[in-house]
Amino acid sequence: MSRGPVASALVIYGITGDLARKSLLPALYRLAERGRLHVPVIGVTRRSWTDDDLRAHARAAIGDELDESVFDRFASRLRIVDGDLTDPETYRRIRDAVADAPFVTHYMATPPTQFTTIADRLGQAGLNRDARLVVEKPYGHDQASARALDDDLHRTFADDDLFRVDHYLGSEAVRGVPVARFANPILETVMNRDHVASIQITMAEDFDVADRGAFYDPTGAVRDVVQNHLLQVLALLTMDPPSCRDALAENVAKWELMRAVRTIEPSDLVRGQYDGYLHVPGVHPDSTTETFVAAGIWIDNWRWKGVPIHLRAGKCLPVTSAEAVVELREPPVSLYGHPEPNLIRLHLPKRHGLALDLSLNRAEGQPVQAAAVPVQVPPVGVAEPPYEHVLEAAIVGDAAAFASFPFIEESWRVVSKIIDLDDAPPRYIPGTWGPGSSETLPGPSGWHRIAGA
Ligand SMILES: NC(=O)C1=CN([C@@H]2O[C@H](COP(=O)(O)OP(=O)(O)OC[C@H]3O[C@@H](n4cnc5c(N)ncnc54)[C@H](OP(=O)(O)O)[C@@H]3O)[C@@H](O)[C@H]2O)C=CC1
Ligand SMILES: O=C1O[C@H](COP(=O)(O)O)[C@@H](O)[C@H](O)[C@H]1O
Repeated sequence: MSRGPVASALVIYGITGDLARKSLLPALYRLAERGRLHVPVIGVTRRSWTDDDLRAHARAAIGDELDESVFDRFASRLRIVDGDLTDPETYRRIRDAVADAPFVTHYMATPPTQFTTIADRLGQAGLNRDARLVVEKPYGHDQASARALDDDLHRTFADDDLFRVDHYLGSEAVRGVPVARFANPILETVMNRDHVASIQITMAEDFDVADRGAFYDPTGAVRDVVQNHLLQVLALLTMDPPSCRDALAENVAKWELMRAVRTIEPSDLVRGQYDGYLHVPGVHPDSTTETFVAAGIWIDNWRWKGVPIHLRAGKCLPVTSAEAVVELREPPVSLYGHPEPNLIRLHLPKRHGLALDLSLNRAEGQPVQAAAVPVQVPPVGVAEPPYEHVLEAAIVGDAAAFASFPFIEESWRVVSKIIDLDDAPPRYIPGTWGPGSSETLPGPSGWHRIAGA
């Protein structure tokens, strides 16, 4: 595995924000619980907080699961640096706070409007030396802005020191997709156009936009989860085997795959907006933002040419569940009736593991008759929440847990024709699978039922 230098301090910009409260602080606590947090964690805020304010904030963020002795250990690592992110003086204080650290990880969990400013100020303070910069999503809002952001950040950080977060890549289930494929010839030998009839990938959430209206409305489902999380899953599921086991090889394999993905046409798309979305605080009253999207995708390469692939994602759907379903072709001759298709189901983040729908003899007596039987392959052990892996990888320098810029650039190209549509999407009732027109997008038999639905 390729590793960069291990950091001896972690600085988090945006420590008072929603992401830090919901994901970063709880994940850091759990790392401390398992004895895997060995660095000081320095939060930056302009709220005039003390170290104790940060510790109280962290305690509230961790919630009821907290063990006092673990928390004491964790809290002793927390420090605050006060100051506005635009003010050079703030970075002098950060420099003092990390003076003893030979290598530092800077983690930007702020609104993206601050990313370039922070990187530039780090450079002016010399804090870009012996350091890496971790950048939260979204990485741009289209291909041009992603390129501009990348150019901006490269003014102060070399590419090896720029880690672009896609927390799906921190998920054990998602990281398990290439393992399931390339460690099991029984699966990998059928993963091509000769054997696969279709692929469907669903990321369903049964909750609404909640208090994130101001973020979500200029974003929408395609930018929020398709351009990043779902295209990463698609790439891991369909790429050729990497030439070796390191971040560069896997990134090259995913990038090659993404280059073969056709730009999605609006005619291959169904958008939807849940009833009630327009009343969410922060959402424009005439918003045409999609909260649901289903899209047809084609990969024009040797392995996948002609195999229909469909993705869908949305808020206010019937379940919270994510799954990739690979449907195999029918046997060439139907000796035992017309069995249900064989399915390979890869459960994603919230329920990792693998299931196969096989056709076995279920008839009582004669004649023998094939019928679909689900075969569950449960996950080994308990999955860590993705941000534990993201943060640990950010500290120890494991680039494999992050998105490469060439992949991001291609993925923005893939969605480029479907991100700025201003026609009003059809409404759907919360708790349903989006607008009715999405049901037959994959064809007359529709979408496979996914786990949990
Ligand atoms: N929230 C989520 O669920 C997810 C968020 N993300 C990404 O994480 C990042 C952060 O999102 P989120 O936490 O929701 O954002 P919030 O708006 O909740 O928090 C932003 C933080 O940035 C800080 N900040 C902004 N401007 C300044 C400034 N001039 N000086 C100092 N601090 C500043 C604020 O600190 P203060 O006011 O204390 O100074 C605040 O803590 C974004 O890139 C987002 O896309 C990614 C996945 C999920
Ligand atoms: O990046 C995002 O991801 C979450 C879903 O990730 P999960 O790990 O919580 O399943 C999604 O809800 C959010 O809208 C999006 O910004």
